Amino acid sequence: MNILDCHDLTKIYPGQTTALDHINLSCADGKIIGLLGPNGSGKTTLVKLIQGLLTPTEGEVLIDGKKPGPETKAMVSYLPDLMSFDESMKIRDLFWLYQDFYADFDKSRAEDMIQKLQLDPSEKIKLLSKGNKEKVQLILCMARNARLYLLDEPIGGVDPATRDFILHTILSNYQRDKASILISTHLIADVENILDEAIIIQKGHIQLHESVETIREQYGCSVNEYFKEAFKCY
Ligand SMILES: Nc1ncnc2c1ncn2[C@@H]1O[C@H](COP(=O)(O)OP(=O)(O)OP(=O)(O)O)[C@@H](O)[C@H]1O
Repeated sequence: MNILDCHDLTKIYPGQTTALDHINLSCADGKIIGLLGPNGSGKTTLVKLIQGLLTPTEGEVLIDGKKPGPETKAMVSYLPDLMSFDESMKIRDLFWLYQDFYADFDKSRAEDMIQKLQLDPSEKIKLLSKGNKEKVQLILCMARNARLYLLDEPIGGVDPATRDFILHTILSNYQRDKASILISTHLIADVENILDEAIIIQKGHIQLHESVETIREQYGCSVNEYFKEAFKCY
């Protein structure tokens, strides 16, 4: 069974912007997959369709064979591109909230990660820097024992050293035999070493879906170099 299948998946926003145009996609379970593409190519739209935050105009998306709904929300751990918490809450309050919300949330794992990142659990969210807010969100997301981690730009706002730490955090909290990760990002060079596969979207179409190894062999360059060449701006 694939963790993700898209059949003719199409999203046209009001105003007639076609964000995704009849995409067909199958992702095997147990992989870390990069969702790559230039600005406005449809990455966040795809992520939101998987999470059930948007409904397709046409076609369907299936997670482990199921349409997005309560059952898939229980197995998908979603990291949105924007912070969506009440900023007056403390980090510790969010742990309680997640524990109430998600049966698969491992509070002690979250506490351990917060400590390793030298964050104070009694700190209010609104007092955190942008990068530290991102860290807290990622910790909440990765502390769930999910089947699919859906990460929309998880390392955009943090410094390069923290990026490495976060990628390490993702890897060390992920059990390949039990879960998959779909990670949307522009920072290809930073993530490429942890990816098994790359999906490149362009103008709402899947331009490439290959294993990272195949891309390197076939094109004789890194995924980052391939991407830069394919989407060169003149
Ligand atoms: N709510 C919306 N209403 C109308 N058009 C939208 C909406 N959200 C996104 N779009 C359009 O859909 C297209 C795809 O946007 P999307 O945010 O999915 O791209 P993206 O690849 O995630 O971009 P980025 O890398 O810049 O975050 C763009 O043309 C965008 O302008």
